[in-house]
Amino acid sequence: MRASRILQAVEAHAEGEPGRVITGGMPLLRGNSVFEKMQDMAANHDDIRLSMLREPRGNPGLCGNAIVPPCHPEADAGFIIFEQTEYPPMSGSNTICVVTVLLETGIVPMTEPVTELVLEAPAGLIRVRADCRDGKVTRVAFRNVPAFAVHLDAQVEVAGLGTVSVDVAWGGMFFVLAGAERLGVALDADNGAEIVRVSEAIRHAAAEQLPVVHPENPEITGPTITNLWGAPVAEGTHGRGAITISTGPFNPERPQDASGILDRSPCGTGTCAKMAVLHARGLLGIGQDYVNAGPLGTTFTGRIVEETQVGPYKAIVPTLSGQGWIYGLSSYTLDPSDPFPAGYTVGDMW
Ligand SMILES: O=C(O)[C@H]1NCC[C@@H]1O
Repeated sequence: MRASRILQAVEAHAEGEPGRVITGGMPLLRGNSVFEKMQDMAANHDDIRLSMLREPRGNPGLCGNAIVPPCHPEADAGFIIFEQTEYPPMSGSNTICVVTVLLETGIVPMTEPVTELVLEAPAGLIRVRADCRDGKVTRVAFRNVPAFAVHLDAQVEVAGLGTVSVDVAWGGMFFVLAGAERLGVALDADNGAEIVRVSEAIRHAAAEQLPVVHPENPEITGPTITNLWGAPVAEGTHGRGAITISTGPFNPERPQDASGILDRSPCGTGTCAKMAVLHARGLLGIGQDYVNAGPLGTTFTGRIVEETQVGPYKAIVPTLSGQGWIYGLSSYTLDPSDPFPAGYTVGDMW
């Protein structure tokens, strides 16, 4: 065997959403913050993201994370999140996978019954409280970056759908949100293909007609991801959502070919964006739990702990909690003669 690269990874999922965590073998990344290290990875080592997420080492449903040394003096670890078409500044399911891996593999020491740690995500510092029992992380709760709504009930013209009323909000990523019932789209997991087609058309239209920029970091733009939400169906929940993650470019000439994948979890950043919209409409207050269900029926619990301001926007500080599970340990090699060092995609499943 020959290997010009060997990456060690711990395979984990958070409430169903897979988040591969690279724990060893990353090149040294340059930067004075994890955001800058993320930019260095995007500019100079994007082949690592592509090779981890695409075939033959990955699949369309996979997200990834690279553990990196933090730059902020308060942080215990840094992590760069990478997904099929972007490097999200923050991610709920990935944070839960990273915390589970850091503590269950001993990279950060675990203290039972509660371990507190600080992570540096590209979006900023994330304070984490992990419940731990018998060496297992049984719940991860974190204080997210402030979430805010930028547009409420904005109208976009969407190819094939006509005028659609949407909200645009930041919850660590910029989401375009739309009510599934008004669109006549069933939010069931087995309707995933239709959810993806409709969501990708809405995302494309919103990115063109309602472009947004984070007031504190002009390099963060959107919307890049879609949240089709619906009324709760399970007891003890307050809402449900189907989040579509793009897996390729959208061609408005051929909307039927849109490629994307449903977040298998209720999406942490999508839940926080939804909470920001509800709060802006006066429908969710400080201290109230918001239990959001995803396509598998699993839940994340959000709660608004504070109100704040981000640039011109009224914002909330949300906490989010859920659980992660490790399901494998892997080493990924790259033979220098491999014709596909960045992996590949084929149109039958991408
Ligand atoms: O939970 C989240 O926030 C994420 N899950 C995959 C897509 C988002 O990054």
